[in-house]
Amino acid sequence: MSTFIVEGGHPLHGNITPQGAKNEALQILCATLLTPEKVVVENLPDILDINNLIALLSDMGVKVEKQSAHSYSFQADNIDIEYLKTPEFLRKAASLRGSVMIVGPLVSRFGQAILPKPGGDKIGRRRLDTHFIGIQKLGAQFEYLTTSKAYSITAPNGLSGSYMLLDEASVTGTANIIMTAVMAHGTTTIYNAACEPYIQQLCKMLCRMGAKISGIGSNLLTIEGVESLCGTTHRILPDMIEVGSFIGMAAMTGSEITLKNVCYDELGIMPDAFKRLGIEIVRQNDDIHIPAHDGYTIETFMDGSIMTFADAPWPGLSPDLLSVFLVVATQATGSVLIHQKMFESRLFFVDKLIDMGARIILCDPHRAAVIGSGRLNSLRGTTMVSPDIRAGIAMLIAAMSAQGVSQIQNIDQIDRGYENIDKRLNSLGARITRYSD
Ligand SMILES: CC(=O)N[C@H]1[C@@H](OP(=O)(O)OP(=O)(O)OC[C@H]2O[C@@H](n3ccc(=O)[nH]c3=O)[C@H](O)[C@@H]2O)O[C@H](CO)[C@@H](O)[C@@H]1O
Ligand SMILES: C=C(OP(=O)(O)O)C(=O)O
Repeated sequence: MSTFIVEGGHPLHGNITPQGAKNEALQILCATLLTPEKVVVENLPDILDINNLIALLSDMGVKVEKQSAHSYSFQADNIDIEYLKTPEFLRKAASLRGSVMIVGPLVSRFGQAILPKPGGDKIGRRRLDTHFIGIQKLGAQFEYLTTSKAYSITAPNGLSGSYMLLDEASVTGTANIIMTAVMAHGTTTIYNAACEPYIQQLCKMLCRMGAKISGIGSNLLTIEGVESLCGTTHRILPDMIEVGSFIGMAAMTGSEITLKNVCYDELGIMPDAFKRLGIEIVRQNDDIHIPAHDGYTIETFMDGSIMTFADAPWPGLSPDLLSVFLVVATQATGSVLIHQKMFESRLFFVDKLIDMGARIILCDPHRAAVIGSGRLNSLRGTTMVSPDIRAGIAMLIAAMSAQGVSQIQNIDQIDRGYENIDKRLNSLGARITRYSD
């Protein structure tokens, strides 16, 4: 278990460029399985989850070539379907959540797939009903294999387009169903589809490969099945969750930094949410400048009632940023209710912030009230264990702003989603030391 030792109280200065988006990259990598032709993917983040998925694709027979630090080509012209039945595949696929999205492309192209229970953050129940029901509607059959504890998915009669109203706007579920439908016979209509920029990016890439998808950006997608798809080049967007993490980090540590090339127009309501926390965000073309903050004051709602930040499917606020909003609010003036509606085990890390001196009431597993009294109530360093990616980054932000030294254990959970975070922040003035076992 690797550890960060963080000396708090050192503000950051300078420019930082966000990495490519983890959650877009997971979809795009799976989509490379849809064609035997070469697909080039640029701006891939160099993080554990992505490297593990690339290794998995390579083990499956995809020819992977690294073209530069963040660009790879993939050619899935000789997939070893038998490998999917091996314990090694099941173990590797189970280690990351993104692997669930290889099902759609494999069923679409080869009429069969195997799916172990996927990994990812342990942040509460993460059901797959939306994936299964949608893919079944297109004609696939699911069988649970008790010996390998995995699902076997087959499409003995091929796949046919269908109308479906998703029971929830699942992000990976929508991506999986789209990838299953692109080469099905006839028309598929997906209502209540997730429509965040990463799904839009997937659809745009598939259209460049020859797919026929309309309604991109809305929650009603229409897909006309085509015979086959061809190769393309795709560039991953900047990671909006990393952008948000850096905005929060800058404000809380009193730093002056500029985030370069953020694709501002794709950030949705996130910048406005930070503004409601009292953080000044200066847009400079496609960069975001955060001036040094002596303090920041949380707005109330217009009727004077206490601000609430709640997650919602896009274009609502991403659940992946609520841990960051929560930690940043501990050093604000004013109060806010953080309401994590989607996941039920994502707020338990607040115990550690309370140990550090934060004034937070965990009302129930989904809601935490943060009572900020500005920097009067500054945090003290402590020892903590990162339970998931976003709690991990929130703990790192807390440690960087705290008085004294903190230790964060299990930082693999941060490395899963943030590229070289210690080196990149140290180059701006942070004091983070990594100890690997
Ligand atoms: C690899 C990847 O891309 N992971 C992201 C993806 O996970 P993932 O695609 O697994 O998450 P889903 O969108 O399926 O759902 C996440 C959770 O929210 C609940 N839910 C979802 C939609 C809805 O309308 N109502 C509702 O309550 C689900 O029951 C589930 O518990 O989307 C999540 C929601 O943005 C993000 O936190 C994850 O970082
Ligand atoms: C929950 C997340 O990731 P995953 O779905 O891969 O666990 C996340 O990115 O915050």
